[in-house]
Amino acid sequence: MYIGRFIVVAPGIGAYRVSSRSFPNRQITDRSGTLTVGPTADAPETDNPYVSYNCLRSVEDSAVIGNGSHVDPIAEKLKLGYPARDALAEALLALDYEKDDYDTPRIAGVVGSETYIGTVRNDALLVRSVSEPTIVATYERDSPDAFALDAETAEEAARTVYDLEFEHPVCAVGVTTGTEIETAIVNSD
Ligand SMILES: NC(=O)c1ncn([C@@H]2O[C@H](COP(=O)(O)O)[C@@H](O)[C@H]2O)c1NC=O
Repeated sequence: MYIGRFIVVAPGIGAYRVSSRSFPNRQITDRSGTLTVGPTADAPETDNPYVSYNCLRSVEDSAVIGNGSHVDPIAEKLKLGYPARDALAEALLALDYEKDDYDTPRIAGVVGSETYIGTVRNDALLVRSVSEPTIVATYERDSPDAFALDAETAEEAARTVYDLEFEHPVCAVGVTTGTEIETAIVNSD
């Protein structure tokens, strides 16, 4: 099954995987703690605005993960002191679903002192507090739903979501929060 990009978050841990049929030549790089999805050196050029973005940003004791440019305003709102629910709802609604051929939803999660997951689709804005591992994906599994995440470290979280059976894995990040924020990246070989 192909579910596109997806997030799994639980209190203290989260992961994001890029799966892609159309733009598989991508990787994640760590730029001083901000993790960025972008093209590999051999990727064909594209003017698609949705394939390069910060997919993880840390704000004090929290981390924001997501599938597009909304990660930045969510992080900025957390920095301003917004509750996670409000930061997600405002930024997702402001940017709305992607205006591409699929009306691709924006998905995001906040892990830290509060744990939340959210998505904005062409028919819904959903933002939920999370107390057990929860997934949301761009396609098929496009509403937050319980999903086991068998991982305790950032490395395990990234590897676990990368290795899940969903089709077309490209790259993944994992994050844990607590006394400090730990992140990990898995890129295709
Ligand atoms: N965030 C991403 O990494 C990302 N990659 C691709 N998209 C969008 O989703 C469309 C479908 O991509 P795909 O066939 O790879 O699932 C692309 O044309 C693009 O508009 C993305 N946008 C949202 O998920």
